[in-house]
Amino acid sequence: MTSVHALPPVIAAHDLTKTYTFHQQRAGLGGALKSLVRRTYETRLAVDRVTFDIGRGEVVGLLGPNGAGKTTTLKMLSGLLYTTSGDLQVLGHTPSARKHEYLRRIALVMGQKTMLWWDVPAMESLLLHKDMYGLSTTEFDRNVSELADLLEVGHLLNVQVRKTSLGERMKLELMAALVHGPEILFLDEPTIGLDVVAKARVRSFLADVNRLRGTTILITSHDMDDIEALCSRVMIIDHGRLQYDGGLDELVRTARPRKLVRATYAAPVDVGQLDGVTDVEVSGTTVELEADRDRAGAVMEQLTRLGPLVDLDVADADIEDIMRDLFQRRSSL
Ligand SMILES: Nc1ncnc2c1ncn2[C@@H]1O[C@H](COP(=O)(O)OP(=O)(O)OP(=O)(O)O)[C@@H](O)[C@H]1O
Repeated sequence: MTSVHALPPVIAAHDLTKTYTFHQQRAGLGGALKSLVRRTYETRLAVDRVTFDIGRGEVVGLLGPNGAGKTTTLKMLSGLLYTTSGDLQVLGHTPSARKHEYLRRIALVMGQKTMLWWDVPAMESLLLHKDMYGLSTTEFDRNVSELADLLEVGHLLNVQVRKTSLGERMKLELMAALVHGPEILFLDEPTIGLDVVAKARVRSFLADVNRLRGTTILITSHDMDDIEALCSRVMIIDHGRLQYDGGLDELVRTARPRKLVRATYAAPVDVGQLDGVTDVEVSGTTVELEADRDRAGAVMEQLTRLGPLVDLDVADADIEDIMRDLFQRRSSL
């Protein structure tokens, strides 16, 4: 489950656990009054003995269904929450100590929360970050100019934040998060609610940040296109437990060892003789089927012999479908 790194990991979590204890409010006025007299507490195990290492410069996707424990994990890693038990070291620090030297080296962006002041231009928030992180004017100017170019937001820096669109604001959020040059970036749903163009822009920006600055990125997203575009490694968490930690390709191969093949012919063909295939569906002149990865070549050969081909397409199973199957299977266990 753990990956091998030449250098010591920048994030090392061992048996990381978080239990929330919270007051259970009863319904209605009577319930509220009773709650005042006798409080009932509940506990919820949100993250359950999770162990992983992340190496410098990796981009790792943290995936899982709603309520799996992803945000809780990111909050512990960024020092917003205490851990209940387990060992956690990020850049050699215990995050919950919230030491300035630690906070200066990381950043957390939550797609649903803003760290920018609404009523003033983003530049004011950036200047606050300059002071907070003790950046020199040269360093600040260089970072602002580099980030503004990559994100194409130079023209927005002096516009009141409340007057920017959601996509523009997310770019400004990323800029504010990165202006102090953090070594690790924690991202919680950074593309939520954005249109396809803005999503693509954010993804390519993050890929650039990783490539140019060597920033380590841990990202949660329900949008599998984000994950496919950015992460070669994914960790799947469900009911607080780490269920998978490995390559995205490997996950696809293991979860769906078959290739999807679609052939379109000039005229209807007879598929009765096809060998080594499953789930054959014929619709007019189009044939769709699944074939084992290692037999895909032989299947294609057979398909070319069935009749004059107009189009032939071979694809891996959609990662979105794989996740849906994985999560549905688990929740029905
Ligand atoms: N402050 C809290 N108090 C009590 N329980 C909480 C608190 N925050 C989260 N939880 C619970 O902990 C579990 C994990 O929540 P978490 O927000 O980490 O999940 P998630 O994987 O990020 O989900 P989503 O994809 O919906 O954002 C859930 O059962 C949630 O209800």
